[in-house]
Amino acid sequence: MRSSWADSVANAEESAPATAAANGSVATHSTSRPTRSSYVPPHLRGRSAGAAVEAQAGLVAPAQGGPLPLAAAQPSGQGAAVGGPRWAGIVNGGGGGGSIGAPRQGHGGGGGGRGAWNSRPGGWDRRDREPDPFAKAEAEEIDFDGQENTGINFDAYEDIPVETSGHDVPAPVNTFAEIDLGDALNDNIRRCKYVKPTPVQRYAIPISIAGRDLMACAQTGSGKTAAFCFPIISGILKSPKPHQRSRSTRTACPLALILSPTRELSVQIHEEARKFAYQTGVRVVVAYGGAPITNQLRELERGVEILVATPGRLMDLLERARVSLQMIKYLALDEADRMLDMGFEPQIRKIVEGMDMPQRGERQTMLFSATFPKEIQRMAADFLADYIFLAVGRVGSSTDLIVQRVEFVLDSDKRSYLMDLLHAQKANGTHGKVLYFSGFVMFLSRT
Ligand SMILES: Nc1ncnc2c1ncn2[C@@H]1O[C@H](COP(=O)(O)OP(=O)(O)OP(=O)(O)O)[C@@H](O)[C@H]1O
Repeated sequence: MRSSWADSVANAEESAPATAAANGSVATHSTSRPTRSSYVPPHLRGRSAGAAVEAQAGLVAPAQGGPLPLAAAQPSGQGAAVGGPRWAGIVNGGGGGGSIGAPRQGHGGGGGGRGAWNSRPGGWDRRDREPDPFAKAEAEEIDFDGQENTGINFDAYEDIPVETSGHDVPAPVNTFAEIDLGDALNDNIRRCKYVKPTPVQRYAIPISIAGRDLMACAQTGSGKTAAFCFPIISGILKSPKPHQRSRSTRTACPLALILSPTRELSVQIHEEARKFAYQTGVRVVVAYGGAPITNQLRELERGVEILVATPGRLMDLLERARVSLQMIKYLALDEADRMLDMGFEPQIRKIVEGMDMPQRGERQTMLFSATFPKEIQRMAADFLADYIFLAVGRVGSSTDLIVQRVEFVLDSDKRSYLMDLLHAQKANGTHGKVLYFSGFVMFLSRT
């Protein structure tokens, strides 16, 4: 179960090392690799030998190196004064100026979007058979005092500084009502009990609704899922239903692709996205490795507008020609730095640049990452067009909430010194986390 962004803020002394550990570990990836080394998918046949061979190429790269300062990759020379390794907290600085741009071309019309998207050809209304994704939560929920239970500490909102760079940055919003997301999506936001957008949502949603590409640095649990799902669902609902251009009925042609590093994260995103898209007619399907592909193929055959996938399983589906990316209008990459840490860069590049996905500029791309190392900067430069950079929290070595003290102690005194610190801390009623290092003890405590 993920915790909210505000929980992380409130528990900053716990979240920093936890986040670092999560990001730093080279996780075992459960996604199965494509096994058809000699198979050339139909849509690649006839292309240059290089492209076809590349499509079959090995998919695992070594773990990526350390991060670089941000400034180098800022769009339009707008250097952000943040740099350094991992998220640890909060940035100074204000929000973006400017106004919300015009709606994305080709996405006009429509408010609620309940018309074109809630039924399939042949009269079968998807809503008839759609399981209620809220049912479990509603059954378990005991609302003692009638208050909204969002799990978010709204008091911490004002303490989360945000930086944006790029030109014509749409103004952030303070409420979901300020954005025209459509009735159906607004209903689901209410059912999710999201009262107020989180900082990343305040900025990212207007940026994406305006049709701009986005590079967002935000922590885990900051509400990224809604930040990229709301604009995608809203955009799909507002656009005319496209004519299916699949080569065969067995090839699924999603309109949006959300790439995520692991099966667990994909499942979580899928569950959230299903809630947001409930009864809109927008179907969300998930595909990940380490599980039988048959069920996933069946789900894809039933239709898909939003595909949530891990890179390995998606490559497999593409090579089998069971998915085509030719209709993709929205591409979101979640936890991109983690995907690179896990060696997915060749697969991601193949998916984004080497298959049939529309070019950057023709699709809308949102790249989310907790850190902004040079590999992510390169990816942003390659995948995004005229993008806006958004940083929620500070990329740096420590947060404003943490005091660092370094005490040099003899090896033989370390234990007793540490015990003294812990007792003193207990007596003072303060909370803290103690980190051991060779030769000295480092004591971190909250201010
Ligand atoms: N505006 C909001 N109001 C109330 N709760 C919210 C809001 N946005 C997100 N949440 C909840 O906060 C939790 C964390 O959000 P979410 O899962 O989107 O974070 P995330 O940044 O995507 O994390 P991860 O990196 O793990 O995917 C979820 O339980 C989500 O339902």
